[in-house]
Amino acid sequence: MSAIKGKKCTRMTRRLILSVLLTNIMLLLYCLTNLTQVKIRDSLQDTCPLSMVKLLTKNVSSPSLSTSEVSSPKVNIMFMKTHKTASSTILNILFRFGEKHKLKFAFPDGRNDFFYPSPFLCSQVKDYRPGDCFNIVCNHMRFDHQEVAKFLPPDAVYITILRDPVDLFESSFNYYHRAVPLTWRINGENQLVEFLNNPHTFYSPEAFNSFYLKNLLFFDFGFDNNLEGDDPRVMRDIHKLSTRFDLVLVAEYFDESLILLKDTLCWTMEDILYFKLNARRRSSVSRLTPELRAKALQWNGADWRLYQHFNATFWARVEAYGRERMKQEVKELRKRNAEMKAICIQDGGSVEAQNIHDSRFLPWQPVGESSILGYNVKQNIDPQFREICEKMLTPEIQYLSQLGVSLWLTRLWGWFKDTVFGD
Ligand SMILES: Nc1ncnc2c1ncn2[C@@H]1O[C@H](COP(=O)(O)OS(=O)(=O)O)[C@@H](OP(=O)(O)O)[C@H]1O
Repeated sequence: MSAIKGKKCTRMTRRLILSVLLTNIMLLLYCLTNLTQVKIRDSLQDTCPLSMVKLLTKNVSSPSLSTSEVSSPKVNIMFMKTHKTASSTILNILFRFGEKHKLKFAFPDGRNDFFYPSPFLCSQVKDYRPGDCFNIVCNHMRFDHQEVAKFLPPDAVYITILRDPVDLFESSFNYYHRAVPLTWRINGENQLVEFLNNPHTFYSPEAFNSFYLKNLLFFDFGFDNNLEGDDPRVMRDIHKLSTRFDLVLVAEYFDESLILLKDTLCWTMEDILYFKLNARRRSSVSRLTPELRAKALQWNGADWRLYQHFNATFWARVEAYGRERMKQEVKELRKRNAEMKAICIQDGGSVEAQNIHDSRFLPWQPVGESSILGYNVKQNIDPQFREICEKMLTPEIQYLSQLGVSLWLTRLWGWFKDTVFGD
């Protein structure tokens, strides 16, 4: 009996030493990569010259109709990928469009984000040299307009997506809680409920990864996420964003958003077909009472203001587009998506991670659990649809790899996460 206990103890000690060692290695690597960022920053001042814009747009193959019949698609795009807002589904659309038209992506190097949560610097872009020009930037970053403008053509269209702050908060809390030490000391059956009932007891602005717990949208846009909703700086920041972004999508009206995107970018219906990516299994979603929803709104007051503002501008855009026209277009999009679903997806819908047969379609999972759903590509798929189906179903990490991005740091973290915290 004591021999078994001793063995168990040794195994646990080994595991502990291993995780401490690996954590230190990860932190060291992270610090080293960040250090090189800072050094490069000072030397970069140039912006993307107009002459390069012409070169970049020449690559685009537009439909074989005369210019009077169709305007050419817009190809210079800044997509600010906010967290937990359906942004991975948009990313997949952008990857496919960029690949199809051989556009130049500004990608991160070694990982799938631009050193988030550090503020974005143009030197974080893979192979960036001052004066370089890119068509699309779309990976997670902490937004900084001046830095982004250095390598995007002046006519780039700025787009982002928001989500109801309560649902976003719920999603973020459940997805990241193991990566946020502040939550580790929350006792009780439902950590989220405990937190919302008394957020000030658990929250500290300086704590590691605390931004995942409060006004995450505000943080992603590069603002202070600890401002209260009624602070005048909140409205000032929102107005700043409204002058910078050409189109703000809303996750709750995803299909309407895509129709506005298609209209803004002069794209085709085919360009915006999609499958919902990065969704959680239903049992991982916490149901909140109206009282708790009110508390979550109050807690995320800055994000709530942001959402309200752009929800209003969104519906003004829909109005200008035409309600009836929008209805017809959404109907068409849903029909085309349903057709693609029937062509591409085995058993007609998403499945749990452990039931995904091909690792190319296995989505990235949060620390310590496998709650993110994915898909199996249909067996005996019509060969003419195989390529498009596979692309539509490929998660972010695998797609980035296919596009030639090195992801060594992300993969190392993934291996560490699964070895130490695997469920
Ligand atoms: N088409 C569409 N419409 C509405 N909602 C959608 C859509 N696609 C993805 N989702 C939901 O978005 C959540 C994932 O967001 P992200 O992909 O931005 O997450 S991430 O930050 O990149 O990890 C995730 O929310 P939760 O399931 O609540 O976590 C997805 O279910």
